Amino acid sequence: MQILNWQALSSKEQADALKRSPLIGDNSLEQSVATIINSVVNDGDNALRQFSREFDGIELESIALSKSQIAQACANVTDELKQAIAQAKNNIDCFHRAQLQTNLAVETQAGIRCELRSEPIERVGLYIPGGTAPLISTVLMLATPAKIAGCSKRVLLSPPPINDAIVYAATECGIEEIYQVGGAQAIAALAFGTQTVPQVDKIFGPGNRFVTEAKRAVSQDNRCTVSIDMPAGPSEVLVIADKQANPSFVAADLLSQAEHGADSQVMLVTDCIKLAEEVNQALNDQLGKLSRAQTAKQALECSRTIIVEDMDSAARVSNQYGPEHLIIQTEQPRDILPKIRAAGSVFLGAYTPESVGDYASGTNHVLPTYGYSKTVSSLSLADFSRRFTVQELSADGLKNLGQCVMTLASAEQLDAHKNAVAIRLASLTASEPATDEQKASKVEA
Ligand SMILES: NC(=O)c1ccc[n+]([C@@H]2O[C@H](COP(=O)([O-])OP(=O)(O)OC[C@H]3O[C@@H](n4cnc5c(N)ncnc54)[C@H](O)[C@@H]3O)[C@@H](O)[C@H]2O)c1
Ligand SMILES: N[C@H](CO)Cc1c[nH]c[nH+]1
Ligand SMILES: [Zn+2]
Repeated sequence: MQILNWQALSSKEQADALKRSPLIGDNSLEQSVATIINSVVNDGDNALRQFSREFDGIELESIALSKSQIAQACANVTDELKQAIAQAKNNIDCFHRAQLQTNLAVETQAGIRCELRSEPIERVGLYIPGGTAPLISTVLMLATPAKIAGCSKRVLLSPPPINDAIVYAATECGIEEIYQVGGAQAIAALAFGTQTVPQVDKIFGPGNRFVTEAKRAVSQDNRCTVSIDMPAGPSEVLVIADKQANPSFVAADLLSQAEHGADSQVMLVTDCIKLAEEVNQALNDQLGKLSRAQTAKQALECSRTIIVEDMDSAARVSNQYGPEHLIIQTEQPRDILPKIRAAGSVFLGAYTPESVGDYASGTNHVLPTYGYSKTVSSLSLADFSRRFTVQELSADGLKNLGQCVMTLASAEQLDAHKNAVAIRLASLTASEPATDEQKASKVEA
C-alpha cells in the first residue's frame, strides 16, 4: 500500500489521503440506479426478470421460493455449517436480546405524565448481499433482531441463484418469505412492491454501491414512504497499530476487508515506519494465497498507510476518516478507545480480528460506511422499532402548566394554541365551587 507521512502533507493532501475509493464517487451510478428503479415501478416482476438476466446472468423461473425449494435448500447444508450458524446465532441473539428496552414513564410536574413507548415496525425487508459472496452471516445480523423486536412481516431478498445456506439461516431465524432478486432492482421491489414481492415499511441490509445508492434513492422518493437502516456500502477497515503489533495479523485484517470488493478500502495508521514496511511485505506474502487475490489487489490500490507522530494523532486521523471498522492493535488498546469519536465497530487487541465481528462474536456487522460512522450508529435492535411519546395531564396538571403554554403561544402569535388551553382552564374555573373570598366579593358587588 502507498505509504504517506501525515505531517508532511498539506491539508488538501491530508483530505485526499482520506478520500474513499473513486469507484464510489462515480457520477453515472445515480442515473443508472434511477433507471432501474423506474423500470421496476413501471414493469414490476417483468423488470426483475430482465435485470436478473442482465446483471446476474440468470433466467428466473420463480422469484419467490416455494416451500419445497426451501426444504431442498436446507437439506443441502452440511451439519458442520449448521452448527457454526447455530453458534453464531446464539451469540447474536444474546447481544441483541440484551438491548430490549422497557417503556418509560415520567411525571415531569404534578399531574403531568410523559411516556416513551416503542412498537415494532410491521413490515421489514431484509437484503442479503450475494453478488460476489453469499453473505450467510448477514441473514443472522438482520433476521435475529427483526424477530426479537417483533416485526410481524419479515421478507428476505438475495441475488439469484440464492445460496442454500442463506435459505437455511433464514428459516432458522423464522423467515418464511424468501425471494431471489438482487441489486438495485431488489431494493426498488421492496420499496414499491411488485406482483410477487411485497412492499415493506423499512429496508435493511448492506450491499454494493448499486444497492446502497438504490436505498438512498427510494428513501428520498416521494412516490413511496419506505425508510432505510443506513448507508451500509462497500466494506472498510482502518487499523491503528504501534510497533508491538504483529505485521502478519495486521496484513490479514486488511486483506479480510479488501477481499470484499474492488471498491472496498483499507487503511493502516501507525507511528512506526518499520511496521508499515513489514505490513506491506506481509500483504504481498498473503495476497497470492487468497482465492480473491485479484479483487483484494484492486482494493489495495485505492488504500493507504499513513504514518503519524503518535497514537493521539492516529486517533485524530481515524476520527477524521470515520471508518466502518476500527481495529486497534497497540500495546494498550483500551487507552486509545476514549479518544475514538467515529467508528461503526471497534476491535481491541491482537486477538480480536475483524472477522469475529463479521460472523459470530454477537455484535452486528451491518455498519455505516463512507464516513457516516461520524453520525450514524451500527445496526441495533432499536432500528427495528419506532418510538413514540404519550402524555396525559390531569386537571391539576393543566392548571400547573396552562399559563406557561399560553404565554409561549402568545409569544409565537398562535392564538388557537393558546385558546385550546384557555377554554379548558375556563371550564375548570366555572365548574369549581366558589371560594369564601369569591362569595364575599360577589355580595359586595
Ligand atoms: N457496510 C456493511 O455493513 C456491509 C456488510 C456486509 C457486506 N457489505 C458489502 O456488501 C457488498 C456486497 O456486494 P456484492 O456485489 O457481493 O453483492 P450485492 O448483493 O450487494 O450486489 C449484487 C447485485 O448487484 C447488481 N449489479 C452488479 N453489477 C451491476 C451493474 N453493473 N449495474 C447494476 N447492478 C449491478 C446485480 O443485480 C447483483 O445481483 C460488498 O461491497 C461488501 O463489502 C457491507
Ligand atoms: N465485513 C462485512 C461488513 O462490512 C461483513 C461480512 C460478512 N461476511 C464477511 N464479512
Ligand atoms: Zn467482512
